[in-house]
Amino acid sequence: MQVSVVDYRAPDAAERFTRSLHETGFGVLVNHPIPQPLVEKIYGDWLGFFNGDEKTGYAFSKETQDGWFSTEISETAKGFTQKDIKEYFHIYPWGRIPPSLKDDAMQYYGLANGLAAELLSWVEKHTPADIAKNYREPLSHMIKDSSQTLLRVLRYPPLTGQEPAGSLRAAPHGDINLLTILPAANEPGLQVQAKDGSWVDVPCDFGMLIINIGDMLQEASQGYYPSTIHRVVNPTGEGAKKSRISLPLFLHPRNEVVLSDRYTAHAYLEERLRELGVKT
Ligand SMILES: O=C(O)CCC(=O)C(=O)O
Ligand SMILES: [Fe+2]
Repeated sequence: MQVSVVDYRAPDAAERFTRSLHETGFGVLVNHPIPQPLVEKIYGDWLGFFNGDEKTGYAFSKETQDGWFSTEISETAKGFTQKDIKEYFHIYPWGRIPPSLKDDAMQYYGLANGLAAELLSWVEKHTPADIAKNYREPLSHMIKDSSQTLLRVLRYPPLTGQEPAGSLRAAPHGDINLLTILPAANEPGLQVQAKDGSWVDVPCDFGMLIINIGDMLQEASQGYYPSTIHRVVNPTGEGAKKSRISLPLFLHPRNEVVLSDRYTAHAYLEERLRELGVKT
């Protein structure tokens, strides 16, 4: 299994990129329009936020799902019993956020959301007609005026050696949403699962942008675009002393969007959040 690295500005970028998404659930872009200095500034500022005390004033709301999720209440991946070794903050345009971090985060949210919409239109255009005829509305429509798209700032703390045996920074999981856009993190560790069960490193040179299919798009495309299982492994040696910061944007449809005969987007999300243990 090979996740392709595609030049966003190449004439055949859409074709090559969507082929990688179809074959592996993942694609990696270089020469993309997300400014790396903005990403690096956000990584640095949020590392300071996670290292400080201000976060305790932003404890997440079970109802609205915005705010800070501590390592104690962090997700337990579907089918697993141990919590991930991570803390994170959920940013929505309507949600709570420390004022000093807001401008950069919202600038990034706007840029990443715009690029995600363009990439979703590539996906739509390159869906075979017999699959596309079952989309209940054009994919690009599904995200119009959505208030559900979510920017997550993740911090994986340095390892202490006291972690429960077998626990991971992020246990194997599929994302819930349509598409995820993820700038390469400041440290390695992201892996995808190949069809034979083996784990493959995702190309992650600093500056690359990683995109993957989520379960909702897998559902809407009847599996043509697969939501591939991925995980973040624990570092060893010097890497274990460092925090890892990452910044996925989860592109979500409007609540009332019908994904398939089985699910609306809202029903799907509620079911999955309960399984993750972050909603009752
Ligand atoms: O931190 C990463 O590189 C991946 C994070 C991830 O897969 C997630 O939060 O869903
Ligand atoms: Fe993920």
